Amino acid sequence: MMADSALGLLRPDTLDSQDGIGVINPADGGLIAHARLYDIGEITAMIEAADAARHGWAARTAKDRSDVLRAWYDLIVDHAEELALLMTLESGKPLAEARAEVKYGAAFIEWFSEEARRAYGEVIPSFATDKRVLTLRQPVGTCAAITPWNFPLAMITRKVAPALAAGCSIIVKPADATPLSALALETLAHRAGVPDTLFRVTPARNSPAAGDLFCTHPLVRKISFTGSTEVGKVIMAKAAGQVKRLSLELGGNAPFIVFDDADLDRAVAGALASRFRNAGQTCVCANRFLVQAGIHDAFVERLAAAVAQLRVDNGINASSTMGPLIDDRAVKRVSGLVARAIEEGAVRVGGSATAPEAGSFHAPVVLAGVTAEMAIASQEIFGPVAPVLRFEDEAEALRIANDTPFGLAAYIFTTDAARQWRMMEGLEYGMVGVNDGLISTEVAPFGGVKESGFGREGSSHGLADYMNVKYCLVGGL
Ligand SMILES: NC(=O)c1ccc[n+]([C@@H]2O[C@H](COP(=O)([O-])OP(=O)(O)OC[C@H]3O[C@@H](n4cnc5c(N)ncnc54)[C@H](O)[C@@H]3O)[C@@H](O)[C@H]2O)c1
Ligand SMILES: O=C[C@H](O)CS(=O)(=O)O
Repeated sequence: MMADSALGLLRPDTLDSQDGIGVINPADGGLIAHARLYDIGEITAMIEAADAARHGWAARTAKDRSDVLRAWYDLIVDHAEELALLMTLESGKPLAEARAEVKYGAAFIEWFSEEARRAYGEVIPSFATDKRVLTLRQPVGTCAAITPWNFPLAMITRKVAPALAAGCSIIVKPADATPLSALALETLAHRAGVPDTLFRVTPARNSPAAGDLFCTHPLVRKISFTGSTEVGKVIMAKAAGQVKRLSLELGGNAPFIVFDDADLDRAVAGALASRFRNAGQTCVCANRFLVQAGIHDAFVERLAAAVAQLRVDNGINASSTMGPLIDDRAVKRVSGLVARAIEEGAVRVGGSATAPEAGSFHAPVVLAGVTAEMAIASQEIFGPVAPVLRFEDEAEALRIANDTPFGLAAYIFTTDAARQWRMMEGLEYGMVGVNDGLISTEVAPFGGVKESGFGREGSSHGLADYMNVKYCLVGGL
């Protein structure tokens, strides 16, 4: 019975409080898992315990840390189905997407179990015969992470894995809506050999207060935040007081640019995957479609037809290919953006996949006749809406694409290699997909520019965010 195995993942003390967050199995109404909420005093104690534990962890060999991370990865793979179910029950995302997220999130742990052994220093050719110059790479220290609800497992492993690989300790405050898969990750980490106090997940009774604590506690030397640009700016301002290291993975407004010479089938498939994954609640989702005049009508017609085939339903149902939004407030916000776009002249294209009456669902929508001046083209929609803008030439597309405070992901579809290079170099974004709508991978440095943040997660760059570089000069030789 899944309920029992999911219970098995969580420590008993997360089930003893009644003032927490629980998830109920829709099959039988039974309580599957329940997370207690921690107050500021308890989180303070966790920070202090984590700081005490980091010295022993940093003193272990890189191979030893690597082996523990690998054991954690293996346990996640063994429990992948339970983790996916927990994620679907707490977020609503289709089980197939939850399974993909478990695999994607685990890949960061596997990757950094390998990177842990490559935190190389350098010996630098000296400027004097009696001196030697070398560098050391050392862990930043005690870290804190704040994560969002939309990818409740992967956004945690993408921070915790490099932190542990580097020799740091870390406390994670998950999103209020999705603490359970985070707690299950913690349980498996401790089972793999990560010291209990070195890595803790702390659902907070008061999230802003927990964030303030991370920003002001002197033992916290780095904060890694993933969430909205609005909150990221709050964190950045408050962390300035102690000049803490920061990684900020923030909001996006991804342009999805389709040129006349694009492979239409590939562009439509990429559009569907990029815009409607996680019901559009993804930071790197295509947020606006810039389509060249010659291919515009065919693209809109084909995209609308594909969207009408989406099966909108609770993710727990195997037939679901698009789940609900995270809550009713999100539905109201997205509906308001669509209504405003139509008032401003946009036109809804094609039929709409039906959505269940009960639950925070929003049917997928394709809008044509959108202009860059409309709110829906400048705000992060974070919902299943595809606004389509028409453009004439490459210079116009690049101007529209870059005319935004955001700079996370961008996508171009063209078979012209020279144009691919011009656009890859001209787009002011941290990540560019070329003829592909799904670009996220642990092997590449994920992150943004401008108001989409800074810092990189994944790749060989990801470890640097949790390490300091120290140089030593040895004289008198
Ligand atoms: N760039 C990325 O990698 C990435 C990944 C996922 C989500 N996001 C962005 O996150 C947003 C959606 O996620 P969300 O709704 O959870 O974002 P959010 O900013 O509302 O919340 C993110 C986290 O911050 C916490 N938080 C909220 N207010 C806070 C405060 N005042 N002080 C400290 N912590 C606070 C929340 O509890 C949550 O844990 C979107 O903008 C999306 O683009 C970005
Ligand atoms: O929502 C933001 C996530 O980073 C998206 S992804 O899972 O990394 O593609």
